[in-house]
Parts: sequence; C-alpha cells; structure tokens
Amino acid sequence: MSATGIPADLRESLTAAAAVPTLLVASDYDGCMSPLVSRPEDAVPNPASVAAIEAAAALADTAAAVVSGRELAVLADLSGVKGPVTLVGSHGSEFDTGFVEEISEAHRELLHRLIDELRSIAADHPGSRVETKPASTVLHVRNAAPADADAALEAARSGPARWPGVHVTEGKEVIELAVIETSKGHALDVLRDRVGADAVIYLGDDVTDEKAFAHLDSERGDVSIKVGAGDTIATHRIGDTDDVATVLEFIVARRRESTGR
Ligand SMILES: O=P(O)(O)OC[C@H]1O[C@H](O[C@H]2O[C@H](CO)[C@@H](O)[C@H](O)[C@H]2O)[C@H](O)[C@@H](O)[C@@H]1O
Repeated sequence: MSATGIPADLRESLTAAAAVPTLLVASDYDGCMSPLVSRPEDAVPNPASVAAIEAAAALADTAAAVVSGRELAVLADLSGVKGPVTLVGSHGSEFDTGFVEEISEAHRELLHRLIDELRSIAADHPGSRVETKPASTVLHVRNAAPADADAALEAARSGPARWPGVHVTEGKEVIELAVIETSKGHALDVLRDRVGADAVIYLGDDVTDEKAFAHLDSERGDVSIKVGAGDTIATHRIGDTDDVATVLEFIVARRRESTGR
C-alpha cells in the first residue's frame, strides 16, 4: 500500500488527528512494527516503522509509544526503538517506572508453578515451547503440528488457565497466563493523561489490542486501526506490517504540515 493507497476514510481520520494541538501515536510491536515469525527472539522491526515512530516522537507537541505484550527489556532490545518514544511492556502493565501492580512473592510463587506446568505441557507436545516474562508465561504452538498445537492449547486451557489468580489471554498461536491483570487500554489512558493528548492513534493486530481500541473514541478524534484479519472493534483496518509503516509515515508527514515544523 502506498500513501495514496490508504483508504479514504482512514486518510481523513488521520489528517484530522494530525491537526490536534497535542497528539499521541502508539503502536503494538509483534504483527505491527514487526512481521510475525516462527521464533519470538527473531522478531526484528520494519526499519521504516522504527524511523517513522521515532520521527513522530521528535515532532512538536507529539508523543509516540510502542505498547507491547513483550517484557519491557526484551521490547527495548528487539525493537531498537530509541527515546523519546515511550516503550510499555507486558501488555500495558510494565512502564519504565515499574509494573502498574506490584509483583508480590505470592505472584512470583504462582508464576513459577505456571511455568513448570506449561513446560510439562510443552514437553508432551513437540514443537511447542514456553516463553517466560516477569508477570506471565506463554505457551507458543506456532511450530507444532496442528494436532499437537490444539492438544497443547487445550491442556493449558483446561489445566493451569483455570487456577485461581490466573489471567488468561489467547493470542496468535499462543496462550498466555499472567499473575496480574494487564490492559493496553489502561496504558493508553496513562500515556494520554501524561502528555495531555487531544487525540490518540493506535495500531494493533492481536487480541490484547482490542483492550486498547476499547479505550479510544472516534467521536473525540481518536483513530483505532486493526492490522490484518480477525474480529475487531477498531474503526479502521489495514493489511500488514508494511501498511503500518505507510500509515506511520503518512501521520508524520501530515503532522509536519500542521505543526509547521
Ligand atoms: O503485543 P505484541 O507486541 O503484539 O506482543 C504479543 C506477543 O508477541 C509475541 O508472540 C507473537 O509473535 C511471535 C514472533 O513473531 C510469534 O512467533 C507468536 O506466534 C506470536 O504470538 C511474544 O512472543 C509474546 O510474548 C507477546 O505477548
């Protein structure tokens, strides 16, 4: 998609948002800034998206953020995105100042039990693997044969996902079990308040991004953009990670025109 290929209604919404006094532009990482790949540690970002989000953050009265399910330190490492872009990890619960909810000893103890349990499920289903993060653990089945993937996910759903205190999110070829509640929507509220944004633009592709979309309001000028297929409450949709770069570049160009810098 070239800039001229951006759907007319989305161009109109982005142009209006780019003209507000203070703007926040935020994107998800995996599936938006970075194409989905087999191994989570190989998820490198699209350089054009990195350049555009950094350019947005450098503009007057404009803030930019990447809000990801990744652990914050891993997000910083993998994305290579530099300040003044704000990075938020762990599905909106991990800021550079720490977690929005304190991770207690009881949380840590539960997390260890969850990791042990998911590792034992993964061992029984070839091709699946376990990712660990400070407040959650993820069972990945992208590289498992379909029957193994289904069986591994079902074992997690009917087992540790039902334990008390466990917060479950099913994403793209994953089930994630967290010991605290997470919300990208809450993260956007915090960022909006922090910078006093008059409008927020957010791009996301996965289930946890729906919580972010739910905190946006097109009536007040916010723009929600779903990337790829799947049900969504977002008001706009684009195709893939290349389109994300195109949209971010379009926002920067329009914002430059409207701020005159
Ligand atoms: O909120 P996001 O930035 O989109 O992070 C969501 C999860 O992304 C990662 O998993 C996904 O991407 C992997 C690499 O492309 C892919 O292999 C996997 O199937 C996807 O579900 C990450 O590993 C998770 O920790 C994030 O929660």
